[in-house]
Amino acid sequence: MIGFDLVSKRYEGGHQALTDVSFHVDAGEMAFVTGHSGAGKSTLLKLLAMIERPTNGVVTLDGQKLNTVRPGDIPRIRRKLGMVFQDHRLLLDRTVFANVELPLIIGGVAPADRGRRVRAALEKVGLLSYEKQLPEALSTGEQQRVGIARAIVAKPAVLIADEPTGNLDPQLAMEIMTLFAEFQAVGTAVLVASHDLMLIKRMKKRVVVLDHGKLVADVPATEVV
Ligand SMILES: Nc1ncnc2c1ncn2[C@@H]1O[C@H](COP(=O)(O)OP(=O)(O)OP(=O)(O)O)[C@@H](O)[C@H]1O
Repeated sequence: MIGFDLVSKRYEGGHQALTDVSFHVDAGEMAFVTGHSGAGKSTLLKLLAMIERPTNGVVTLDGQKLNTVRPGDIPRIRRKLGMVFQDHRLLLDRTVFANVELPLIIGGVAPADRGRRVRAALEKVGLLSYEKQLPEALSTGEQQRVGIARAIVAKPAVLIADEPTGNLDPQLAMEIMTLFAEFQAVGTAVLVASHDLMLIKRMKKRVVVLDHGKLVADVPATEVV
């Protein structure tokens, strides 16, 4: 579902962010990407989201090689991908409902179907009763859950998250990671960048480790202790 084959990324100005990174994540599999600050975690996710392009190598999303995607096709392919960020990036002047509805509007889903799907997404993250609230009325953890509902409302094949628990206390962070694992259980491929090793160990999922842009370890879930 997600493929990196000998992927390298050099930013303009000469900084080498990734070097010959190869790994694959299957449908229904969840993996963490970890490593020190500047190791290349965000860059890896940006290549998958087509926010950046690789310098070398091939990135694949649901069987599609992203290198050859024409700019006009990017929105259609991005719909296969749900994205969650550390700073939830919600629209503060819109209700929780309207924030979660946005990907469905962009995706051309008929108005008659949108309400049911938004409520199903809010129910999955435990926020059904918050639909009429503005994001500011919610706690940080609840705002992050709205961000997750928005990411999964269009039923993406792949869910990616960049430091989704960076602003949360350990208990809330664990709840958010457990939520990601639930999407994995229903067949979504989930890739989460995090530097929180304690949390990663508790989750017992596959761990891909980057060090100065190189993949230095790929630990299967069964070997995470
Ligand atoms: N747009 C950019 N232009 C130039 N260099 C960049 C750019 N974005 C990232 N870099 C560099 O690429 C390297 C990898 O950065 P990246 O953000 O992918 O790391 P990271 O592991 O996500 O770090 P952090 O945990 O601090 O977010 C860093 O040295 C960074 O300075």
